[in-house]
Amino acid sequence: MTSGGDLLVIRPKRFVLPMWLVVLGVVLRWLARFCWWCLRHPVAVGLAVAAVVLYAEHGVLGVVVPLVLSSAVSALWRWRDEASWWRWCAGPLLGRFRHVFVYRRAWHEAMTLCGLAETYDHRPVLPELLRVRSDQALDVLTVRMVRGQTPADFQKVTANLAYAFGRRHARVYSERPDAPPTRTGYWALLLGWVDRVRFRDRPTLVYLVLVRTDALRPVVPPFDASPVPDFTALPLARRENLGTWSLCLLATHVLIGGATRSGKGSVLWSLVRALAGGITSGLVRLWVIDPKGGMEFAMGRPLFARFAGTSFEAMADLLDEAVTVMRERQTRLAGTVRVHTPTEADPLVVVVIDEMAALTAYLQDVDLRRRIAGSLGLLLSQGAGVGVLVVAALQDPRKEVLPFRDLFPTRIALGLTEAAQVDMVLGDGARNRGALADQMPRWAKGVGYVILDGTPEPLRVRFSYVTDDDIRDLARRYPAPADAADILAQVGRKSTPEPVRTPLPRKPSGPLLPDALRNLLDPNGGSEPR
Ligand SMILES: Nc1ncnc2c1ncn2[C@@H]1O[C@H](COP(=O)(O)OP(=O)(O)OP(=O)(O)O)[C@@H](O)[C@H]1O
Repeated sequence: MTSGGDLLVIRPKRFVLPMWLVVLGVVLRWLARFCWWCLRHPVAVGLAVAAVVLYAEHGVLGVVVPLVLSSAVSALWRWRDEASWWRWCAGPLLGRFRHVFVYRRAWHEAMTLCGLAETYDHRPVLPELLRVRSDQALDVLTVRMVRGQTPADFQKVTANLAYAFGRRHARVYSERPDAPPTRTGYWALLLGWVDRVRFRDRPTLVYLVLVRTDALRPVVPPFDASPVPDFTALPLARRENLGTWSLCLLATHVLIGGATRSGKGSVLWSLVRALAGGITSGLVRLWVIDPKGGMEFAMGRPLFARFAGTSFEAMADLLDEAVTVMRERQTRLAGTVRVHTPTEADPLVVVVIDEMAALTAYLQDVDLRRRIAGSLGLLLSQGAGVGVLVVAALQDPRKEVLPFRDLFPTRIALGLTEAAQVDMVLGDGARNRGALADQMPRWAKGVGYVILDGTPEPLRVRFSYVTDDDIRDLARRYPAPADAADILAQVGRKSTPEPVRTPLPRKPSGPLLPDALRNLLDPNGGSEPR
């Protein structure tokens, strides 16, 4: 039996460090951290050292004079070339400042409250803020995700992140939002290699873009109409980073969804303006259908090769004729090219339809509606490759109203009335990825979301506003050629006939029926050879 008195208490001998050693350890640790910080921030350290040396040598003037001089140079630089000033001077400085004083301070709280902090081994694990780059309008945060997270986790809480950092708009990209620059000249090869490293695929990172200054608030003036439009990049809108968003109008149809008075007209007119040079030279023919009796487009009538604004019969005829043009081109180009290249002899035909639902859903004449639906279906499914394109605007993107929604490869969503409509226009999941087209403020006429080629993340843009005076001016300066309407004359042109297939020689084969039965069935009694 064991009693309390029998217990043996064993205590390890405590090793007590002397006080001076503890202090030395702490000092060494901070010194090592400071050296590491200096190594990582050579510019800041260099400037601080230079300031100290100048102060020691020349007193206060030694610091003030360089400061004034560098401010003057900076102002001059900004005046001469603001873009490069932001890129190389103001952007990095502002980004550094905001990294330390804005984002790092609120990071822990924001990540935890937005549900992006995880727990591992009883310790909180946070996404790591690696870098902040700023420009005139945006802050781009490079973030390393916690193991097990995906960009979709960030995209789900995009709005929460924006408001957590005191902003209204944010966007989450799984790849770098900026494309690698095009390098030319002597150093192109070397810089190309550097870019390959800078722009390499980094699946552990996510890019959070916060809109600091909403560059889309001011109305965007119309872009210059180029005499020779580049169909792969037609400038239509301003981006959040103050860049220009350009539409590629080759081999694609465009759908514009937007509630009433959201600015669909500005998208269509921006496009007409971008194409204006080609209209006059005969490179593009605009065939316009304006079911609102010509309220939107009649003012620009001289620009259009064909126009239908009052009679639905005429609109159906116009679409039928577009199908005829398409068929003729298919016959002529089959076996020659896979995608049509617009030329003056063989122009790009763009069928512009304002308020498409008037043709597909609200038209009461059922036969006419069916006829229009048939032509539209053909154009949308086969016209893109042969240069007969459809650009259509509509208010209500439901399937019942527009059954061919999925046949439009390029989609633009302006302000919409319901959250569900955003995905109907831009495709599934677009709203979750930040396309909040149903939450447009009242001032945001002509503001919309587009999906960039090759990236799933939506882009917020504002289309240029073409005023009535601009339209009149366009119509005066860029009228369509006098013979533009008779493109159908080309259909009469001799088209390549379908190649005739000569049958392969076949061995003479014997009768399938026995002779006795064949003679029985033959009305001539088998006398005539068959
Ligand atoms: N890009 C823009 N920038 C600034 N204001 C615009 C822009 N686009 C349109 N607006 C303003 O919004 C108003 C409505 O524009 P618009 O008529 O183009 O809208 P809509 O969607 O075509 O309307 P509806 O559905 O009636 O055809 C215009 O009168 C104009 O004042």
